[in-house]
Amino acid sequence: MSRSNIEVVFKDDILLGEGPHWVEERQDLIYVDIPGQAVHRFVPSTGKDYKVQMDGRTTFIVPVEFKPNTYLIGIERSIYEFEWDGISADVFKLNKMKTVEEDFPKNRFNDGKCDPQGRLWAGTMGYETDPGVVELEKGHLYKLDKNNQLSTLVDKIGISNGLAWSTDSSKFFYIDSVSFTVDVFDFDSTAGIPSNRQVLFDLKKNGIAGLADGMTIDTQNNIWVALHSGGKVLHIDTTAGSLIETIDFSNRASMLTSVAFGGRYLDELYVTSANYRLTPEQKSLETDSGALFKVTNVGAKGVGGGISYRV
Ligand SMILES: O=C(O)[C@H](O)[C@@H](O)[C@H](O)[C@H](O)CO
Repeated sequence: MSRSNIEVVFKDDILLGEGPHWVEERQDLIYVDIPGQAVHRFVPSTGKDYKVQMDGRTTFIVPVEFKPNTYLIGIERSIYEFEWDGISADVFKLNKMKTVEEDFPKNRFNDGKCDPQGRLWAGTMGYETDPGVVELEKGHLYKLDKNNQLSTLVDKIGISNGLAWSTDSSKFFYIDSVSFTVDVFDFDSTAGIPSNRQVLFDLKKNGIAGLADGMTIDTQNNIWVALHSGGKVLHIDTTAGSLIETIDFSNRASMLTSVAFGGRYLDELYVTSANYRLTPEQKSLETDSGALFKVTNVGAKGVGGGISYRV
């Protein structure tokens, strides 16, 4: 059993928090609310959360290196360059860069992150009626290179979700939520090509309920996976492919969506959650649903902050 301590650091009107990204230089956390169509910035030193409303489901956010206040974000089926001062309610700039899957207007982007080399990876998903109930094999995983070239790396995806790379960039960990597995690829970091996909951890075989959602990696090359509809964060050994530990959010929030290490020593685990499509029973029981959590005493540290897009 985990000795970690779970604390709510912010709870307001968030429907489905996602894509937490620790900005080391500023010591703050940016994240999105997908159905709430918003970008948030949480500042731990003051406890304040700032929000800007977007026009469309906003699914991931990564800063652009050396361009203060500039980010790449995913909205619906497009990737935009986005400028925001992190405080005001105004979007300063929003330039569409790419749109995908014109033939599938109900698809949308989901999780997105940069690899250690600074390329953006973002996946899509089919139309979802209820958590995990999605049009199958409609999604793709894309890579946006520095030269602004978009390529498709994985297809036939249900819900493209968590992404992480090993500290030496030789492995790429990936989650398609509807497969109920966490997969691992060999990763050619120079070319930015994943190959040799294998199942690293199978939720069902381990008797774990829920859908694997967002994830992150620690300095020991072990991963932390948020469970949507499972109310847990799993700590998984990536060498053995086995469970090290579980952080249990029972009776607090069952729809955990993603995780990111933050804090001065990168030893605090931020966890986003959803207050969206809950059953009436879940609504009355899980009063922390939708909160942004901070978990301390997890016994692990993140590998730097979130990685920016490098142009
Ligand atoms: O959090 C996310 O990544 C998605 O946007 C959600 O849609 C969930 O993954 C999904 O509901 C689980 O099935």
